[in-house]
Amino acid sequence: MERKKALEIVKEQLTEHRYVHTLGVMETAIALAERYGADRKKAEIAAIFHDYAKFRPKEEMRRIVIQQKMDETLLHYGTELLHAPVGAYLVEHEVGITNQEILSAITNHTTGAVDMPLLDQIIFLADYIEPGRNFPGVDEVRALAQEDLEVACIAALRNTVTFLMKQQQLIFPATIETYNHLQRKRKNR
Ligand SMILES: Nc1ncnc2c1ncn2[C@@H]1O[C@H](COP(=O)(O)OP(=O)(O)O)[C@@H](O)[C@H]1O
Repeated sequence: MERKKALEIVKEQLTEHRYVHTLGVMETAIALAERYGADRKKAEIAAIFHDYAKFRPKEEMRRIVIQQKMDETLLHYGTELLHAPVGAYLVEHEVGITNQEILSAITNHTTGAVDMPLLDQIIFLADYIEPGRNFPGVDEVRALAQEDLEVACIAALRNTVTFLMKQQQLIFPATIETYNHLQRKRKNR
């Protein structure tokens, strides 16, 4: 799909602020794809659609998780996580994107997942470091992203878990499992 067409489709689903974030994720994901040898076009399309379901009604998202037999434990960690896997489902069924690598990257962009392929890591990280993000620690992760994709993902996962802990929020375990997995891989390098 052409970039212009994809952006037109997603713009209708998002607020202006979220659309600007999406453009930042797109630029960042393309740069990371070039840096780490991933498919530029798949990175572009996955980034454009990563937040497709962000503003869908919570009830619709819950219903899709149940009807499509997605991991129902997601429902016990608040509604913020649902837009990622539900987004992948809607992008497939409403927009007609069937590429599994793109759909996987959209599915895993918020929580991460153990054994994330290259494209998943790129979208996960691009969402975290795009130019519009300005939370504490993001510059360190931006610098790491130039050097080592997995080390940068580890830092982003660590920051997210630390942030959620400080806020006394629930933590969906896949994020910690992803952190452990990448950290173990790194130590064994
Ligand atoms: N493992 C987790 N458990 C619970 N909440 C999480 C987890 N991982 C990320 N979040 C939260 O989900 C929210 C959405 O994050 P994210 O998908 O990165 O943003 P966006 O989709 O808006 O670009 C954030 O508030 C983040 O802290």
